Amino acid sequence: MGPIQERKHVHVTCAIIEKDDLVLAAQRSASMSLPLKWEFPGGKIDPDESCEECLQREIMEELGITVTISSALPSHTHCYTSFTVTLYPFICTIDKGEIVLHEHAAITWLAPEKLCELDWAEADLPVIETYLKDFVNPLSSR
Ligand SMILES: Nc1nc2c([nH]c(=O)n2[C@@H]2O[C@H](COP(=O)(O)OP(=O)(O)OP(=O)(O)O)[C@@H](O)[C@H]2O)c(=O)[nH]1
Repeated sequence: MGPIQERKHVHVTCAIIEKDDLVLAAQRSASMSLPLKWEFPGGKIDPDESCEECLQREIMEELGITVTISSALPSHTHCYTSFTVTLYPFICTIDKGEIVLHEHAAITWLAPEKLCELDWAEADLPVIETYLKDFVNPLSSR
């Protein structure tokens, strides 16, 4: 018998980018894992890199912009069938640059309450729920 395979667990930062009361969603390309699913742009944290450094690096690589981080959402772990992901989401605004898509198939700007109409990567659903409940409509649940 071979050694027990450890399940792959990736740690990923992602940016909830806000502009004029809208939020940016990005569609994964057909050739990526989770093809054509919608996500918040971002990616895997490199060794020796902070979440914030990772976010800026990934957002520059994917969209060609820098962002200003305004708050952090709680991290969220999700088990897909073939791997586990922990998402570290940050609410951001655009700091500098014009968006150019280097990896994604498409982006769209949506009102927060319309986010749930897209076909999201499953790990993002609880993140969107927390964002809507605690950051967009914090008073409505009191
Ligand atoms: N950036 C980002 N990744 C997400 C989100 N939700 C989610 O499940 N993921 C998963 O987290 C991983 C992010 O890694 P990445 O963007 O650096 O990797 P990748 O797709 O180029 O590489 P991969 O093909 O090895 O998965 C992917 O497996 C992606 O499917 C999200 O909202 N944003």
